[in-house]
Amino acid sequence: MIEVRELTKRYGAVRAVDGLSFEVKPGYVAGFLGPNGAGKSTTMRAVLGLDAPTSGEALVNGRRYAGIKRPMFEVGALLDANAVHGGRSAVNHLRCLARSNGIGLKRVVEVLEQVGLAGAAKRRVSALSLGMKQRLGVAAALLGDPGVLLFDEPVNGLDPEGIRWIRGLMRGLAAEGRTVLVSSHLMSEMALTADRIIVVGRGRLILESSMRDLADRFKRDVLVRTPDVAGLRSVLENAGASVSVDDGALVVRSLEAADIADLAARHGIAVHELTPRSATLEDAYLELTEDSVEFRTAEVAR
Ligand SMILES: Nc1ncnc2c1ncn2[C@@H]1O[C@H](COP(=O)(O)OP(=O)(O)OP(=O)(O)O)[C@@H](O)[C@H]1O
Repeated sequence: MIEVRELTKRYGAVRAVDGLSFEVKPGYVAGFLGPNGAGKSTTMRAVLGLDAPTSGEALVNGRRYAGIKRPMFEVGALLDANAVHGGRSAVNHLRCLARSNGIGLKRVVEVLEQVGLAGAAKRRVSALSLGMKQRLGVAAALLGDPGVLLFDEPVNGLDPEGIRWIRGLMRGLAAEGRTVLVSSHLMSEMALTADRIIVVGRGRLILESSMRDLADRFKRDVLVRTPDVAGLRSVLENAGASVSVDDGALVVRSLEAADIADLAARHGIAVHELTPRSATLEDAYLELTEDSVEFRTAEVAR
């Protein structure tokens, strides 16, 4: 389990994280979403004991990272796949990590196989593609078979096959009952991977929700144009729909377009337009984070 409580991290005048609180429990993939600079990496670094909080705390299984006796057995992380020393072979990199953490060498072979790198084990890290380096980073994170895993933007730079692999891996780890937190700035990616999302902007919590509740919250409506606005409105409301009027058109929720058409026909009311409208999760996310984007496209373009 991961608990972030009133976490604040200041770098000089910059509040990278600002009073952030959330929890991630075992058994599902939690997506950590926010625009660039929202504070996701800083939060993850605090959970991993790489950055000391200015105030508040970040706990793994109820303890600060520094208080965990054998951290590799409790928490694994993929932060920056390029940060690995390039001169060693993939297998030697993992062997060094295993040895210094009291992990048997048999486990190195297991994780290399698990991430599909067994065939490239002897290659030097510097000769690996980014996708392979990501796999090596995942292998290192899994080495101690930890129950808590953090992935910082794991799909960055991956090809579609690599993306699909990492998605499946994260879902599999959660299904095994592990705690999985994965950051991304792409809602479209999280929609395919995460069961719950934590959305941050400018270091603050914007929303914590299940993916399903979020989809419901931004559910579609149907735009209906009719010459008999009042008549159709009352028919639809009697059928249980919630109806508002926007620019002379009816905006109808909780009824499908086909049902609206049938009801109108049954009551002899003409319909001139019937347009189902959906807010995609991407739209929802953009709406949620509207005020917290550091650099807008328009500003950059100027
Ligand atoms: N070591 C540092 N020194 C100064 N400022 C920093 C440092 N690390 C992060 N920041 C600032 O803190 C803010 C949050 O950065 P952070 O990397 O945590 O965001 P993020 O959500 O992970 O963004 P990205 O998606 O771009 O990685 C940014 O404004 C960043 O410039």
